[in-house]
Amino acid sequence: MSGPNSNEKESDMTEADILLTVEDVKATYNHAIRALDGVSLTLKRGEIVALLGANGAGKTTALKAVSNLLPAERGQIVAGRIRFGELDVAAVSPDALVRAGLVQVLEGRHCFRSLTVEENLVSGGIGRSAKRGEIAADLERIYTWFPRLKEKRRLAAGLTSGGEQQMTAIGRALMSRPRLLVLDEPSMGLAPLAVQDIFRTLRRLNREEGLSILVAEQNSAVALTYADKAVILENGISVLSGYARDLKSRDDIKALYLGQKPSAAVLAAY
Ligand SMILES: Nc1ncnc2c1ncn2[C@@H]1O[C@H](COP(=O)(O)OP(=O)(O)OP(=O)(O)O)[C@@H](O)[C@H]1O
Repeated sequence: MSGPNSNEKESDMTEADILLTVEDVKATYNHAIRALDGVSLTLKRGEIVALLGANGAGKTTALKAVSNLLPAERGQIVAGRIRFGELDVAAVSPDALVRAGLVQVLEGRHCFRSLTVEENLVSGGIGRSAKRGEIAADLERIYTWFPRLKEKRRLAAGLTSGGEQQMTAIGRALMSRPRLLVLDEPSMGLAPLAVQDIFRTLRRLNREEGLSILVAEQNSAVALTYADKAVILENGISVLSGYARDLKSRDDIKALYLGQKPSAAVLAAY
């Protein structure tokens, strides 16, 4: 991963390893509000990278930049570049990015509430112009990852629990067979057990199917437990990046950037 304090040498990476690069991206809303002021990250194939930071740090904006969703919100990238594989993201429409393998699950577990869980899932495969048999096979695959969704498949999504709605939103994204799954705060508003359940499944998808994941989270403890690497945003700038296990063991980083209570040792040092 690149970044101001990366602990991985750039020479360790080859072009072919890299799936996503965000290079010093700056972005505004309404040509006025500066939401990103220099965000950089690199995600290798098969990695889980967490994007961490406080409220308003720019996590959602960074993810929307990656999926080219900013123009829909009067947002603009004013400097820098984002590449997904060979593609220059700014030049590709969001639906073409989905077809190329980059799909985002937006913040707030968006489901079609009046459609059944299964109808929600099927809607995720439509853009792929898949054959009927393929859709059925993909549904079974999703049900293997999220057995609870199979039990609830005939129920309106709006009547399922928050965790099940998040699983439905993720399952719908998986129906497009992505190479990179982008998730915005999947833990938001969920009970701790549901959060663990979802992150455990995401990690299995990553390890067993090679799915690459970029996940923005305020819950840094859970994100650092399941991610390989993390990037910390502060005021729209990526101020720190490195291996999740290293960042997790740093009390000073947790206190300075991740809103955790500083220990006596950290207080003494600063
Ligand atoms: N659609 C928008 N129009 C104008 N300003 C926006 C818009 N979305 C976000 N912003 C502003 O951009 C900045 C970054 O917000 P963003 O939502 O990206 O941060 P975040 O880290 O995801 O925060 P949170 O964790 O609270 O969702 C904030 O100052 C926010 O007010």
